[in-house]
Amino acid sequence: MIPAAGRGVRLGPGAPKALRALSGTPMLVRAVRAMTASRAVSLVVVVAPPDGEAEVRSLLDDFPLAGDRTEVVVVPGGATRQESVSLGLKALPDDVGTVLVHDAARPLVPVDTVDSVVAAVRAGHPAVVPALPLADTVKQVAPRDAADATAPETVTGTPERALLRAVQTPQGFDRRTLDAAHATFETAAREGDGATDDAGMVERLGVPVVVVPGHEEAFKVTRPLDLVLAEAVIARRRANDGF
Ligand SMILES: Nc1ccn([C@@H]2O[C@H](COP(=O)(O)OP(=O)(O)OP(=O)(O)O)[C@@H](O)[C@H]2O)c(=O)n1
Ligand SMILES: C[C@](O)(CO)[C@H](O)COP(=O)(O)O
Repeated sequence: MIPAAGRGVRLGPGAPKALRALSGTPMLVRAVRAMTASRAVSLVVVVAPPDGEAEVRSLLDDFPLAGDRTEVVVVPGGATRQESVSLGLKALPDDVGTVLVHDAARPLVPVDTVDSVVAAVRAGHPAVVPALPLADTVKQVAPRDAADATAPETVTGTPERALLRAVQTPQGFDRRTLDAAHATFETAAREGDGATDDAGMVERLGVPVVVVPGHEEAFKVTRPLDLVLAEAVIARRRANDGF
């Protein structure tokens, strides 16, 4: 499943992020191709911006996606990522047993990363995330005082970096586990206590989540500089192997 219903506020003004082009090809199309590059993927559910379903369908018709073996369906998304994924889950046929949830905003994930997530789920892990060690030291800060939003934040701690991971997508799940997590935390999301990733909800259920190595090229296009990096990765791939 590819949640693609976000606006891309941090990227700045323009079309919804997933519909913006990288070297002439929309990010969403690149994300769909990245997933269908895996032989494990036989169905892609794209979760479109609620007001952009028709535009997404026509975009996916305009660009070649995958061979005959992969079906692509489009459903409308919601106000948060969690809500969009919940809506996508409801569109899955009953016989789907393994689900990968992949951000449209990570259009350059290599197929080896997708396949290693799939392999770990198939090995019996109900929830799998690709992740990388951190380059920066991370500080925890106290919540800002609403009365003085300009005051410097106060550091309350320094988590041990060697035990931290930056988590990417696709995240892979046993379908029943992911369904249960979304069903359990639907209300929490409506009340503003939603999760920023799907594995976070599975953790709250008390189900173990395991990590497989992520990849630098699976970064999330979030801010304007990420567009520069993505274009550079695409250029390097073209130069290296005509991708
Ligand atoms: N209501 C939402 C919000 C986000 N997403 C998707 O979740 C992924 C990761 O989210 P993020 O990078 O935060 O995208 P945006 O929400 O678009 O970014 P921003 O917060 O800058 O607006 C993206 O593929 C985005 O389209 C979604 O399907 N539905
Ligand atoms: C799912 C995710 O990409 C894992 O790193 C991330 O949590 C999405 O967060 P965002 O707030 O939607 O950028």
